[in-house]
Amino acid sequence: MAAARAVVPASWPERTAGAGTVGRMTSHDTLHDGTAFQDHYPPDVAACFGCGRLNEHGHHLRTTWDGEGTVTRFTPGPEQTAVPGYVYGGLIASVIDCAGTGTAAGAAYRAAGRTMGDPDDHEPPLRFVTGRLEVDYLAPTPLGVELVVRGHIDEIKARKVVVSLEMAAGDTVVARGRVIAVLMPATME
Ligand SMILES: CCCCC/C=C\C/C=C\C/C=C\C/C=C\CCCC(=O)SCCNC(=O)CCNC(=O)[C@H](O)C(C)(C)COP(=O)(O)OP(=O)(O)OC[C@H]1O[C@@H](n2cnc3c(N)ncnc32)[C@H](O)[C@@H]1OP(=O)(O)O
Repeated sequence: MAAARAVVPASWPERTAGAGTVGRMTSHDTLHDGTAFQDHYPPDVAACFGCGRLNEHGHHLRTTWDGEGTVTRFTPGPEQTAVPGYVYGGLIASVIDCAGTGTAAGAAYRAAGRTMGDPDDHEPPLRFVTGRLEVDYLAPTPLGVELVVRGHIDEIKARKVVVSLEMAAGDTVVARGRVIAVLMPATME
């Protein structure tokens, strides 16, 4: 079997939390037109059940910059039930997963000084998969309430981005998560 490989652009310097560069806005990194990171995913990775815009059965999760971090909003439907009245935990994990990988993609583009969707950008796209997903369920999550997930970039390295996330339902923090997003190996293409 061919060894996994992924393209790391030379323009992507390694940056880690504490180096003073993580999360800094530059003139390149904002999506001013109201689009989300997932709106710019190439078609070959736009079928994700959680966040792929091309998956007609999926959740169509969308993540945008919100200051130095990101925000993802989702209101579960009544079918996403765990015990009556409360949200299924697997869905909560899914939302944190896609909010994390989306944040990773946004952070990687920002660190490379690139803008998602830039028609003049002919570098290879930076595509991430989930290497690790951690979720702490802190409080029962009520159905019928918008869930707001805020993402924070903890670390950016050559092949991975670490993102911590917090999900709130109204004023209640219902879950915290951490995603280790790794550049997608060529074997998954
Ligand atoms: C036109 C504009 C376009 C803009 C947008 C472009 C792209 C869009 C971006 C993203 C879109 C991509 C997909 C979106 C769709 C879905 C998102 C949802 C996510 C998923 O639903 S996706 C499915 C589930 N996912 C898998 O199916 C992965 C299966 N798996 C593997 O394919 C490998 O297992 C892999 C690749 C994970 C690792 O491969 P590997 O081991 O060869 O990686 P490698 O050695 O390079 O590690 C590098 C650094 O990651 C650390 N690391 C690696 N694995 C770790 C782990 N598990 N825990 C903790 N740390 C880990 C190492 O420790 C090292 O860290 P360090 O550098 O610090 O040493």
